[in-house]
Order: sequence, then C-alpha cells, then structure tokens
Amino acid sequence: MSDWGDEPSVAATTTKEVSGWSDDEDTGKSSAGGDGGKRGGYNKGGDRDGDADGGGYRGGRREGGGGGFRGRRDDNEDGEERRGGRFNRERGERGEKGEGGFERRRRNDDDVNNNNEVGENGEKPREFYIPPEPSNDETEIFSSGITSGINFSKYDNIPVKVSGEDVPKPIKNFDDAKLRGIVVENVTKSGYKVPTPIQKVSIPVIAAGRDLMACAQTGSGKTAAFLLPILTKLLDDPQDVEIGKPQAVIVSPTRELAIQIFSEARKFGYDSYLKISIVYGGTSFKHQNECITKGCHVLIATPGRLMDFVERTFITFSDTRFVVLDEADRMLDMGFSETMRKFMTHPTMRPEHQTLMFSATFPEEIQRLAGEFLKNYVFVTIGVVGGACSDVSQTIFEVNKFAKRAKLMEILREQADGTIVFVETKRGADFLASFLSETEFPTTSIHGDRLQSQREQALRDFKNGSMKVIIATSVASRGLDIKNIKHVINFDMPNNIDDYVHRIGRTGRVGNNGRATSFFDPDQDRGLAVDLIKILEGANQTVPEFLREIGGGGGGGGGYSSKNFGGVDVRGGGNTISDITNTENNEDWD
Ligand SMILES: Nc1ncnc2c1ncn2[C@@H]1O[C@H](COP(=O)(O)OP(=O)(O)OP(=O)(O)O)[C@@H](O)[C@H]1O
Repeated sequence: MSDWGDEPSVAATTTKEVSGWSDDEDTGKSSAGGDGGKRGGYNKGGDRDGDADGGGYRGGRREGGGGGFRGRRDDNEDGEERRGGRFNRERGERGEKGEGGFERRRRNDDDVNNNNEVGENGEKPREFYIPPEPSNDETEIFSSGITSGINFSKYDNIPVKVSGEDVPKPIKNFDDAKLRGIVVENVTKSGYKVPTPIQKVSIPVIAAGRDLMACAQTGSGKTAAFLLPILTKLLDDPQDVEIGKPQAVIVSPTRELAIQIFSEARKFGYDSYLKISIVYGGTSFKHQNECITKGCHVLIATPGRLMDFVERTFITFSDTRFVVLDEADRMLDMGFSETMRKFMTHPTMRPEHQTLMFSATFPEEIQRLAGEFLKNYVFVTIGVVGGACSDVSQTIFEVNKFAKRAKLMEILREQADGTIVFVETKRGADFLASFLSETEFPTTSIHGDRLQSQREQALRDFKNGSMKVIIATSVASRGLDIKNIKHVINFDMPNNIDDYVHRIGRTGRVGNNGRATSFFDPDQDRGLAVDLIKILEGANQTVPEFLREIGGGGGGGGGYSSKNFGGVDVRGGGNTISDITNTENNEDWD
C-alpha cells in the first residue's frame, strides 16, 4: 500500500482532513492556551515544512537569542509557568478540578497537540500524519535495545526494598520466570542474559496477579519488567480478541515513549499471534482507528488520544486485564490526573484488572494520589529512588546565559557525536538548532511545537547518525532509550530535580558509562542548588565549590533523602517491608 512508504505520508501543513473521522477533536484541544504565534527563528526561512532534508535546520536562522532563553518561562512544553511546583499548578493556580483547569492544561500539552505550528494568518496549520509502518525485519526489531555495559553486574549490589502483603519471591534468572517459550526466545534474541533487579522483583509480582508500584533508576529495564509477564499471561491464558477491547493498556506520557514501548512490545511478542497497536496524538485519528479495528491484545497509548477513543466509544475496557501507567508521575505532572482518573474508573473497566505503575522518580504526594488506583499493591524501590544513575559522570559548570553558546561550542568541538542538548523552551530549541546547523554540527530538534512527522524524523536522523546533535525540551527527558546518546548537556537546567535525573538518565543505561554536563546559571538556577548537591553526592560525584556556596552547604551531612522522591511506601507500617539488597543471596524469601 503506497500509504506506507518509508517517508511519512505528510500533506502540506495546511491540509485539513475532511471526513467524519477527522481529527477535529485535536484541533479543538490544541487551540487553547499555548504560545500562539510567538515562534520565531528558522521557520521564517521556510525550511521547515516537510523537513525535506531530514529534520535538520539548514539556513533560515534569525539572529538573536544570545544563547539564553530563560526569559520565556512560559514557553515550555506545558505552555505555562513551571516554577511553582506540581500541585500548586494543578490545584492552586489552575483551580480545583471542575473549573476546567485540567482540561485547559491538557489541551496544550504534548500529547494532544496535533497541530503544532502557527501560520501567517494566526491559524494553526495541521498535518494529516500517518506514521511509517513499523518494520517486520527481525534483525531490525531485535537491534533496537542498548547492549548492557560493563557495570551491569553492579546491579546486584543495588538496595532493593519491597513492601506489601505476601510479596511473591523474586526470580534469580529468566529460567525461573516461567515466561512463555516464545517470549523467552525473544528475550534471548534481544541479548538479555540476566534480569535486572526491577525485572527480578516485578515479573513474579505481576505473574501472581498483584498490582504494583515500582520505582527504579533510569535505564534499568522497567519496560521489559512489565511487558514480559503481561505478554506471557496473555499467551498462557488466551482470550478471544474483540475489536475495541484491548486486553492490556499501556499508557505513556509522551508520544515518542509510547512509540518506543510499542517497538519493545512487538519485539517481545515477535512471532506470536499477539496483536499490538498504538494510538497517540499528532497522528491521524482515522488511521489509528483503522489499525485498532483489526483488534488488539495490547494497546499502547498516550493519555489524551486514549481518552478521545474512549469518549467516542471506539475503545472500552471490558476485556482489559492489565493497565500500565509508565512514567506515572509525569502524567500527573502534565495535568493528566483527571484523564487518568476517567479511564481508571471508567464504567466499562473490567473489575479484575491489574494496575502497574512505573517510574524512576515518584514524589510522595503523587504516589499518594496514584495509590487511589491500586489495590493491595506491592511497592518496590530499587536503589535510591529519584537518585541519579551512578554510571553517569556529572559535571556542572557555572555559566551565565550570555556565555552558554560559546561554552556549548567549546564542548561540541571536543566531541559532538551523539549529544542531546536540553533547553528550557521550544523557542530556545529552535534558536539553538538553527544556530548550530550553521556551524559544523548537523543538528535537529525535538519539541512540542514541531509537527509529529518532524519529531519522529528528528529522532530517526539522530539515531542513524545523520544528525550528530539533537536539541530537545523536556518532552525527550523521559524514557527514551537511544543507543548513540553519549553525552547529555543541560544547556538550560530543568525546573525541577526529577527532570534533571530523567534527562541525564538518557545516557549511562543498562550498565554503560555515560556523561552529563550542565550549565548552571546562578541567576536562574539557584533554587535547584540544594537538590542538585544531594543528587551529585548520592551518585558519588564531585560537587563544585561554587555550587556548595550557592547551596549554603546544603546537601551535606544528612545525605540524600529519598522521602520526597517516593522512596517510602506511603501506606506506612502496616505492610511488610523487606530490604532485599542482594536478590541473589537473600534468604528471607524462602
Ligand atoms: N535484562 C536485561 N539485559 C540486558 N539489557 C536489558 C535488560 N533489560 C532491559 N535491557 C535494555 O536496557 C535498556 C533500558 O531499558 P528501559 O528503556 O526499559 O529502561 P527504563 O528503566 O524504562 O529507563 P527510563 O527510566 O529511562 O525509562 C533497553 O535498551 C533494554 O533493551
């Protein structure tokens, strides 16, 4: 079918879909809030639409920017000020639920922005985007993951804490996991030899039918931890698939993460009869509906798009045996709490479903809210929850906003390949990408104002090395598992320490060494100093003197407190708490 060429089928950005199935829903949702026609930079050069040269920025640069973009605090992924803390924003400034606060926020965030740009006349152009068909080539399917690195065996020494009633015993190896034969074959083809700690604990918990809330460090294999037992159960206890009634629903906060989970699910379900589908914002609703009307066992979705399907009754949950909320804290942070509540408590939801929540950071307040959705769950923390992966070497430079660009060039001249540069704002990403593209560094970018086709093309270009550098906003901070990320640079520091941990976790994955460099501007980032010191100390990194001075000695002494990062089971003492630091030798489980 010609629609499925290598190139995404993208009509001119002003094209409107005219059918009863149109994506108008998205139009409405995207229209509220946001930064309207304030975008600038390279798009004036007319080189963006269609991205013919592969998502890069060649020419069309507008002067200015100066390297620092912190002035536009409102120009971030959420389209609004983010300094105020999650719950203030959601509960306070936006008003209580019912006032429309949640909806307004949701409409402008990553998931539902189908039409991302602003045309000359102030209208948002749209695209009718049908993503390329996923590959069926076995080699390609199994080559997506990162090969485990030299520090993999150190995972055995990471403290593992589990609480809850009658917690099933962890497995020691994949043979103990009672995975379905075909799933085991796919695990082997993926090059996995030993389960990671989160997999050792989660696989038997999920297999035993329990709900789970799990916090484990970035890059430690959380995706397989839920996919392997789910696919096994669907195969061991098969039920006829009915159209619009997925048996497992996996929800992810960002589109790119959803796509990645989709690839992982196809990998572990390879050669089985399981049907895996995906629905996410920024793409043709009609097309995705056609895909799911073929029926699917496993549905991966972003929350806004999922609700669109649910509200139109194209998806119901009456056959749903598993609900997975990946990066659950981020979904709540993005304002999806109402959306999540709607589908978790949907009248069609099969009462006997299991709910599984995963993240590397899990603030206590969010954990508490999330706990509404789980029944008699097992709570697992691996390592210092919210702590940075110690395989990433972290360097913090004191750089003011006017010096950032020169410092970045200096670093890139040493080594540019495989660098992801995080900036605070979408506009900042545009400026920096167009600036760098006029240098010797082919650069692309990913952020919420780019069309979805451009976002996916940008990631492809970065992954295949045709673009050495990718500039990203926090949309790319979570979950992305890209082999060739060698260096994470925080050109702008994030607004909160959780984002910092997730951002630097794009490198140093599955036991590989990674590198992160951050530009700390005391004028802007002072508020982050104390938490940053704790993170550095917790990961045995050097704390620069200037940072200690700013932090007022903060971070020392008491060390890193995991309390605010969800390291504590909020249900308190009524539950068994086991410290199974070394799952290999622990006897308590026998
Ligand atoms: N047991 C294993 N052995 C070897 N590699 C593994 C194993 N489990 C997972 N991996 C690989 O580790 C990488 C990271 O896994 P994954 O993306 O699931 O991490 P994560 O914990 O979800 O990270 P993040 O918090 O950043 O989302 C992937 O490339 C995956 O293929």
